[in-house]
Amino acid sequence: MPKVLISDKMSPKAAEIFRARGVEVHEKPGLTKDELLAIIGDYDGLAIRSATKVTKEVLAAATNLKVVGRAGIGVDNVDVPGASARGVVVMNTPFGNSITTAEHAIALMFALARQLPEADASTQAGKWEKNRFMGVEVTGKTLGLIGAGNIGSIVADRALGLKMRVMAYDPFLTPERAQDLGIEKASLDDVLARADFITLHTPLTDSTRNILSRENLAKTKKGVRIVNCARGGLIDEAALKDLLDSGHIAGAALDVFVEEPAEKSPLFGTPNFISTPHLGASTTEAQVNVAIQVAEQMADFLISGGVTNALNMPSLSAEEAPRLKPYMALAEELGSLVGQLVSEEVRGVTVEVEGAAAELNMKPITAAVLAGLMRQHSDTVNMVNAPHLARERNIDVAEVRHEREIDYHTLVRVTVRTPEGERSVAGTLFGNVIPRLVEIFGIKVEADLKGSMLYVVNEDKPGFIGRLGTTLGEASVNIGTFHLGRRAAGGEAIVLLSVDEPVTEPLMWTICRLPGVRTVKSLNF
Ligand SMILES: NC(=O)C1=CN([C@@H]2O[C@H](COP(=O)(O)OP(=O)(O)OC[C@H]3O[C@@H](n4cnc5c(N)ncnc54)[C@H](O)[C@@H]3O)[C@@H](O)[C@H]2O)C=CC1
Ligand SMILES: O=C(O)C(=O)COP(=O)(O)O
Repeated sequence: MPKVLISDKMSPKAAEIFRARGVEVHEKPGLTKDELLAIIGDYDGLAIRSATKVTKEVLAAATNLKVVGRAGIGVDNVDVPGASARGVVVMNTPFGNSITTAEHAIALMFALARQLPEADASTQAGKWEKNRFMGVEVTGKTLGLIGAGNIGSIVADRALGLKMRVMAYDPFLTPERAQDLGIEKASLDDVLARADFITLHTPLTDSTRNILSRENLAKTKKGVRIVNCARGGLIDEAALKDLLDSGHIAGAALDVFVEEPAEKSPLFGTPNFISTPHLGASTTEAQVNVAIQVAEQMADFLISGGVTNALNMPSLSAEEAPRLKPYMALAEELGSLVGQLVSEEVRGVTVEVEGAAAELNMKPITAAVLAGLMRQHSDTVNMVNAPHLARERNIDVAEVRHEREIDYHTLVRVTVRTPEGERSVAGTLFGNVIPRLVEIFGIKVEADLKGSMLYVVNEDKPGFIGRLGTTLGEASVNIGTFHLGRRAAGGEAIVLLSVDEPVTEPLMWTICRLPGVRTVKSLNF
C-alpha cells in the first residue's frame, strides 16, 4: 500500500480521500526541517501547501518518494528541477483556489481605497475620526495587472464589473485573449505610468523576481495603490516602505512576503500599509477544492499511474493509463534496444506512431522511449527525468503521428540519429497488451524483448545457425527463444535469441570469431 505524508495544514478531505483510495496517510502538519528529514524516506508521496520547503536536502532523504502534490498553485517552495532529476513527479492544483485568491486581491484593493483596517482600529478605539478617513472610488479608475493568467483574468473580470478600466502587462497574453477579456494589453512601463491600482498575479520566477524593483516603483503614477497576492519577492519591500513614507505610493497591501512567516518587517506600522498572513487561498471552499484535487491526483498516480497537472511530466489520465501502459512498456523496450545497439552519440530521437497508437497521447510514449534509451547511462532515469536529461544533452526529440494503412494494427517506431546516420527499430502489441519487436534496422524480425538476449549480425550463409547453436551449447548456455531475420537471401542477416544466463565476455569473443559474424552484442531487458 503506498504511503503519503501530509506535511502542511490541509482540509481533512485529503486524508479521507487517500484512505478511501487505499493509500496509507499520515497527517503531520508543522514538522520542523529535521523532523521531516528523519521520516520522509518512508513515504511514496508528500502532500504540501506553501509552508513545507521541498529542498535538495529533503529530496535526497526522500529515497522512496515518487510524487509531491501541492494543494495550491505556487511551487516556488519545491525544487522542481531537483525533483525532476530524481524522477519525482511534482503536481499542483492550478484552479482550485484561483477564485478565492482573486477575491482576496479585490478585497485588499477595497481595503486600500477606503483604509478599512485603520478606520476599524480607530473606531473600535472610540475615536470616531470621520474626517480622517477620506477614501477614493474605484469606479472609472485604472487597474493595472501584472500577470493575466488564471487569477489575473478573474481579477480583471471582477474589476470590469466594478466599472474599472483594466490594463495588463503579461508577455504571454495574446491580443485576442486580451480582447476576449475586455482588457488592454500594455507594456510594463505603461502599466507603471498609468495605473491607479496595480495588482500582481505572476509566479515567482527569475523573470518576475523583483519586477516591482525600486526603479520600477519610482516609475509608478503618484498616488498609486499596490496589491500583492502572488508572491513575496516580486516587490522590493524596502523601496516600497520608502515610497509609502514619501507619499508617492498612497497605499500597499501585501498578502505575501519575501520571508514567511513574516513575523517582523520594516513595513509593519507604516501608514497606509495593510497586510495579511498569506491568506489568498484561505477560504473553506478553496481549501476543500485543493485538498480533494491533490489527494485524487496523487492517489491516481500512486495507484494507477495516472498523471494530472504535473509540472515535470506529460499528463496521463487515470482512464488513459491502462490503455497507454502496454505502449509505454513497448516504447521503453524499443528505446532500451536502440540504446544498447547504437554505440555512437545520439543526437536526435524520432518517435513515430501508426495505426491504433496514432490515436493515443504521445507524450508518455515518447518519455518512455527516452527513459529506455537513457537507462543505458544511468540507473536513476525514469519517465519524469528522461525528457529533461535529453534536453540537457541537446538530443533533438521529434514526434510523428502517421495516419496511413499499415501491416500491423498498431506500431511504434523509434529512430535515432547519430553522426553515423539513422537507425530505427519498431514494435507492435499482441492482443493490445504484449509488446513485440517487429523490426531492427530495416530487417523484419519478431521477438519478445525479455531478460538476457544475444544479438548477432552475420552473413546469410548455410551452416551458420548450427555453428552458433553448438558454440552456445558447448558453453552450457541454454537458448530460450530464437528469432531470425535477413535483409535479402545471402545478404545481411540477424539472429536475436534469449538465453537463460548472460553470455560471458570470452564467449562473446568466441562467437565474434565464428565465420561470417559481423557484430555480436549482449542485451538486457
Ligand atoms: N496568495 C496566495 O495564497 C496565492 C498566491 N498564488 C500565486 O499566484 C500566482 C499566479 O497564479 P495563476 O494566475 O493561477 O497562475 P497562471 O500561471 O495562470 O498565471 C500567471 C501569469 O503570469 C504571467 N507571467 C509569467 N511571467 C511573467 C512576467 N515576467 N511578467 C508578466 N507576466 C508574467 C504568465 O504569462 C501567466 O499568464 C501563482 O504562481 C502563485 O504564486 C496563487 C494562489 C494563492
Ligand atoms: O496556491 C498558492 O500558490 C498559494 O500561495 C496558497 O498557499 P497556501 O496553500 O495557502 O499556503
